[in-house]
Amino acid sequence: MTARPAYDAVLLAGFGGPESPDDVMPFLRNVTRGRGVPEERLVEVSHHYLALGGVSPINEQNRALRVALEAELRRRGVDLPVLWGNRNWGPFLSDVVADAAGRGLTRLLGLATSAYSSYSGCRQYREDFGGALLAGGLVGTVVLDKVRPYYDRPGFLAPVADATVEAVRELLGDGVTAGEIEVVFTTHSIPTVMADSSGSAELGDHGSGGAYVAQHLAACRAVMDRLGRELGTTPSWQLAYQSRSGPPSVPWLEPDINDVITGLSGRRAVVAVPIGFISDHVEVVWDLDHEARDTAAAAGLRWVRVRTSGTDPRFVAALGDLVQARLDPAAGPVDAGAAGPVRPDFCPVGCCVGRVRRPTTAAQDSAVDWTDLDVTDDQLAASGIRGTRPRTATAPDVGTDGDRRPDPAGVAR
Ligand SMILES: CC1=C(CCC(=O)O)c2cc3nc(cc4[nH]c(cc5[nH]c(cc1n2)c(C)c5CCC(=O)O)c(CCC(=O)O)c4C)C(CCC(=O)O)=C3C
Ligand SMILES: [Fe+2]
Repeated sequence: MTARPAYDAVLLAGFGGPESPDDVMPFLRNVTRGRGVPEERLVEVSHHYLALGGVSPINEQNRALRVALEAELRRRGVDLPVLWGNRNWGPFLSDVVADAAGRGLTRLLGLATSAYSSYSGCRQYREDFGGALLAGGLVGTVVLDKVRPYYDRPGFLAPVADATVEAVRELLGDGVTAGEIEVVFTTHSIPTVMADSSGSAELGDHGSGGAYVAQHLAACRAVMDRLGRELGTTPSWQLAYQSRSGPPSVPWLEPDINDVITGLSGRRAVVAVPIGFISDHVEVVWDLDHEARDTAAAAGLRWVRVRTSGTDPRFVAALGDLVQARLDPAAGPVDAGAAGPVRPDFCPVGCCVGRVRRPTTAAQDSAVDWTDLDVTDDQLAASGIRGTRPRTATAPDVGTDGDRRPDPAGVAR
């Protein structure tokens, strides 16, 4: 007899993007609601979307990932549907979760299309999960957990590493020497305050750059190690940032990739590696393939932009591994992989907390965030929302693998 699996469905949680020119401004307002982004920035970014026809490729990419992951799970004998919903554009997470609940799919394993820890890349997805439960009146009915940040998975890094090796090999073949190549890894800039508080104080993440920068550097090193092994030579490399937003008075992570390109000397080629993203969406095709490429051309540099993991079978398999590990806790957590420490399945207390505490799911302290809401202890317990009502902190439950499990006795006390 097989036990009932812990989840009824996987919920692929995307960023969302416009599907037509008329969607562009409403989409941008959704993304930036309450985030203090100046109107001029929205107008500027709307031009990027409109130049690409007003359609972001991100939805098509996530549809493809959904299909690939569902097929991968089925190949492994895991017959879970993979649902897809977005944070900022339809299909909205709240509608997808309500619809799933209506079909009896009440235990959902969320999987964000973001590999790293930060408010924008992890907690905001959990907040939107919480918001979906609240909007649908589903607190107490629906469980909505989340797969941990997966930046360390060899299956995420291998497609990027291979494409980087290929790019460098081609340049070497064209007579460019390793010393004339700069490998520039790039990711989304975020406010330095957001970076410094990314991850968890308990896990020792906080401080300069936080888990966000540390995880990116670990991922870059894994790629560069592979490059060194494959080619026997390592060009110099650095981590740069792109797509800065917000008012100029607020410090964001630097250096910007365009400044890096302009400041290079003694180089003939730039290999840009968008390590911070999982698909070739607008931030990649506009900010890199247009803006940074033009900067490189103006600086007289050859420019190669490496592809993201997308639906590479190794990446899809890595996501399948993460889902399977959650279905079968006896199998234990997936090993630490190529880079950095394993993140816990349930985010630690205060993980990546933003300016405002909003209800979340999938964390040790998720229920704390629900305290002021009209939700009973019984409803919280039935939700399986991990965490406790405020109470004196007890010693964290740390397993030997460093993976903190929720304390079942502490739920909704
Ligand atoms: C860390 C991070 C990721 C990676 C993690 C993840 O993937 O989630 C990411 C991804 C993405 N960001 C995207 C688009 C946008 N991001 C914006 C604004 C912002 N991003 C931020 C951070 C991140 N963003 C931040 C701190 C802001 C400022 C406002 C705020 O504090 O929240 C804005 C508003 C305009 C502007 O200000 O640029 C847009 C349009 C798209 C969709 C692309 C497409 O449509 O194909 C994707 C995948
Ligand atoms: Fe963004």
